[in-house]
Amino acid sequence: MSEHSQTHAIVAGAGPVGMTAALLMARGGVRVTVLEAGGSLAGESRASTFHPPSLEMLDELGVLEPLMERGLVSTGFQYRDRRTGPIADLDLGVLSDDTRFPFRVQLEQSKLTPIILEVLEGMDDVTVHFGQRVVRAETDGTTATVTTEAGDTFTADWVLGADGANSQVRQTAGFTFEGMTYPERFLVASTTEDLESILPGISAVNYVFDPTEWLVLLRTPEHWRVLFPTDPSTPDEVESDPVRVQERLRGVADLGREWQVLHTTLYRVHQRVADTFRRGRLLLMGDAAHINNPLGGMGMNSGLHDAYVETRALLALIRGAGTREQLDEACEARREVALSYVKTITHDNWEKLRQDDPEAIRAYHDELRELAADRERMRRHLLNTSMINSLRSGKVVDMVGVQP
Ligand SMILES: O=C(O)CCc1cccc(O)c1
Repeated sequence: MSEHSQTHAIVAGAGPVGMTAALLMARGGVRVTVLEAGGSLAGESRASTFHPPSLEMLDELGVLEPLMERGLVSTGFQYRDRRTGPIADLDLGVLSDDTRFPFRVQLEQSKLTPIILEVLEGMDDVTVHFGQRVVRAETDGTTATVTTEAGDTFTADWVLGADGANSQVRQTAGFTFEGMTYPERFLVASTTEDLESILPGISAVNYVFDPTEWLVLLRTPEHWRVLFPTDPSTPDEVESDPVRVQERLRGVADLGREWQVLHTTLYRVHQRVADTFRRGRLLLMGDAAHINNPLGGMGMNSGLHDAYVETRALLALIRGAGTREQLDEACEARREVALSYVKTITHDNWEKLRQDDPEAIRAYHDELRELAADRERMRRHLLNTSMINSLRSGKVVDMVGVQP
């Protein structure tokens, strides 16, 4: 065995970020132990969009084909006004010189993890343990150790904390997680109704502006999702009440009958970023390192990019081809993306969706129409919304209305 193949990394969390990191490390010749709290891979899925850079990374890992077979290719998206209808359709095809994948793939994140698990199961030196919730992580300079709820202890050269927003790796190892919580919770209703026939001309992804009740309408291969903001002063039970959900859906389109609703999810939304993504031999990535609002579909995607960038720097260090300083630079670059790019764009999306100043609304709609009519301006906008710029530079944010 070569020296680097003896290196051992623990990955806490078998979500899309942890599984991607595990595959990258294993492909790099590292022995990998994945510890997942659940008894199996998580079935529930918040994220449902794969942006072009994520598709490139998953292609490099050899897992894109099965993902594309299950997913829905969306070549553009639409901005709409709740009251007046379509404002602008943006065409991701303008990115054809920037990426091999000038489109989004609409697919629940829970469809990616079984694809990667199947690959990991066929690899030597990879072990995936389910029912092993990491509750403590520590590092002493030469090793990193985690303890699980079951009382087991695992020691390795490195621990990659991909254990989600409530990360115990982050919380027990002294990282901070500063930021803010939005006043309203987000309500997502998944429906089997065919929104394309209800609202002809809509895209697979639609951002619908309204000062009081903005929306996101999003198609996945199996159903549509309708995202609403909720009144901050109303209890959860009221917002989740099926009668109330029907009332809100009726406001989107009155079908003259009840909407077919599969399920609803109500959740709090935050913007938080850890103070550092590396402490000793502990690395943070994905929701364990940063959380943001879902408007723009950047959460899971930026987590996949963390996994890619951080593990490349770590593998270089393990092989003697990179330094700790370069690993720190990689982690800091990802932190900068979380702060200056993902947070900026997703927060701006929230502000634009709920804008209530008629003059600002008019000006923004005009800007979007001009953007849609000018392919070079549209390309510059889409380089940001598709997260291509986030990997070119953490500081490039050149969206309509967002100052660099
Ligand atoms: O902007 C996107 O592509 C995703 C928006 C979104 C919001 C809430 C739930 C969800 O599944 C997607």
